[in-house]
Amino acid sequence: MPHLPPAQGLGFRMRPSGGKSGRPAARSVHGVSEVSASWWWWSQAPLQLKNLPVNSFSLEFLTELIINLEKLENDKTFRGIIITSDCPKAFSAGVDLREICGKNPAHYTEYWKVLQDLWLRLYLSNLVLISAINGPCAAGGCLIPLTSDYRILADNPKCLIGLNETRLGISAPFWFKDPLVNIIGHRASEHALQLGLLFPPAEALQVGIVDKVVPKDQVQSTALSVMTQWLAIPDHARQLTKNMIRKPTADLLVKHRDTDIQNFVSFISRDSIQKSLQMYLAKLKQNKD
Ligand SMILES: CCCCC/C=C\CCCC/C=C/C(=O)SCCNC(=O)CCNC(=O)[C@H](O)C(C)(C)COP(=O)(O)OP(=O)(O)OC[C@H]1O[C@@H](n2cnc3c(N)ncnc32)[C@H](O)[C@@H]1OP(=O)(O)O
Repeated sequence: MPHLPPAQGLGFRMRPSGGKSGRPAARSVHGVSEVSASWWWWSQAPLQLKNLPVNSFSLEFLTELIINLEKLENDKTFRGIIITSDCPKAFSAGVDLREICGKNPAHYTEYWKVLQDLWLRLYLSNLVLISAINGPCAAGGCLIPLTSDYRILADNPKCLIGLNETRLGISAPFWFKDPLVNIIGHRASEHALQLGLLFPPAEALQVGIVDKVVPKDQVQSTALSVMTQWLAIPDHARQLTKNMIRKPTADLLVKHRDTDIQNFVSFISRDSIQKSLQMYLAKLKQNKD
């Protein structure tokens, strides 16, 4: 299992759960439940995102994330991943605005392709993916939660979640919209997407964009307990079912990838869009002071 110490700013922590050796302490009681507890415990890997300050998707961060997911996917020890943030300010702030502001079309093309790659890898992952959302996640920051199998949100008013692209003067791509529709339904998505709604925890639960809301200090333990339920299902049956349900949505992106890249590049290269993104970025910096 790769054990990657996080760098100062950028990195991922991935480790099998357990004690110092990674192995849970042996206990002699509880019979069958002891066996099954060790079995699922070993089968899941926590993946902690750390791209300070807000886990925005820089090209470098996306690339590292894809490499690490591929390693986990190929390591047959693991059957599930709990994805959480190791940045106190956010689960993820989504697309790194510096990647889509003031660069050239070749850069935008490369960036969008890598973002699509990440989406495809997550959406069609054979692993059980649980998002343990311990901070705000807006727009592209919802990419990981919306491609996960289960979402747990910390009950904190700062933990807003949603596709707020329209508020930035941009439109969410169809492959962000489709999983949202699959999760919360057509009418609720129309409403949420057009108004660029960011849901606080209680509303997020009500609309169904998350499956559970728990106090922040219980997000991880709840994720572990949910993972136990999911790992109780035989992999082959669950994977076939997941693929059957998700493939039609994923195929849309596979089929329209190039057109989607062209649309993105021409849209993002417009002067008016560049101006509004720059203003948004400047506003984010101002708000800090
Ligand atoms: C017709 C065809 C259509 C095709 C498609 C066309 C277009 C596609 C659109 C692409 C989809 C875009 C998706 C996106 O993800 S856009 C980004 C959306 N993200 C956000 O709106 C979140 C913005 N950030 C925040 O709201 C807050 O930063 C926070 C995450 C809630 C944290 O707040 P706080 O604790 O107060 O921290 P600061 O605001 O002070 O932020 C710390 C520093 O981080 C910088 N920052 C924040 N977000 C981003 C970002 N997304 N990219 C780059 N940098 C970011 C922020 O400026 C601060 O920087 P500083 O320390 O240098 O001032």
